[in-house]
Amino acid sequence: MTIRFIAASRLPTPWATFTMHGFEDEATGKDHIALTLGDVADGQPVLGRVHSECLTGDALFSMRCDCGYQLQEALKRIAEEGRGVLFYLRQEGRGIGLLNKIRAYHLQDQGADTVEANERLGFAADLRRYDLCVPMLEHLGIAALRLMTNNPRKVDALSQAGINVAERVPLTTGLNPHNEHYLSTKAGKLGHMMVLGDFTPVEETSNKQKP
Ligand SMILES: Nc1nc2c(ncn2[C@@H]2O[C@H](COP(=O)(O)OP(=O)(O)OP(=O)(O)O)[C@@H](O)[C@H]2O)c(=O)[nH]1
Ligand SMILES: [Zn+2]
Repeated sequence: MTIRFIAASRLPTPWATFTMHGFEDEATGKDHIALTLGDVADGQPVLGRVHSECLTGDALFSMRCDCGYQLQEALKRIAEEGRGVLFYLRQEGRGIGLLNKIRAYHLQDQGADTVEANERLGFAADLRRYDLCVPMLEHLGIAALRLMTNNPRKVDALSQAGINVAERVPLTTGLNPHNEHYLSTKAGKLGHMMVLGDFTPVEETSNKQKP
């Protein structure tokens, strides 16, 4: 594994002031980040989120997916607990990259679902790797995670990479008219452990005319 710690700093957010740890993946040239709060190296399982980059959802307020909502909710829950970790992994578009994700969105605009769109572009449905968390967890001294996710394949992949996932904590937030079909496809085809009835819906503010 070629993940190298580079530097750490404070990161004030609306929910808490986290410590931001920056890592470099020498093999891919990607930068990854871990935000921590409290003492995460005390040996007790740590409330955690392993979040894959979604520029559109995390930074541009996209309602096509649930990523931005999950990111905010995870940070809020860690802040409420006073202790936790969020990994922000630069594997945009389930690993196909931003521009291919836009190509996939174009196909979805024409009726494909999120899995079919990836496949039509010649990609598997999900190309992400989670073993890159191992050196970051070791660096931070984290022994075990209480992982906020609905994705059982993420739990399996982390466990297979040798990470102790002590518990899965559901993270069902962000349901809206633009991502309802996407979330159904995740549950139906990608195996996410969630039903739409469990979700906290979000209100649209100024986009009511254009579903
Ligand atoms: N290729 C592709 N990637 C997408 C699409 N929508 C979101 N993503 C990416 O999917 C990743 C998030 O995956 P999700 O399946 O929502 O979440 P997860 O992390 O696997 O599961 P949770 O832990 O339950 O959130 C991010 O990298 C997004 O950029 C899409 O339609 N196509
Ligand atoms: Zn997203």
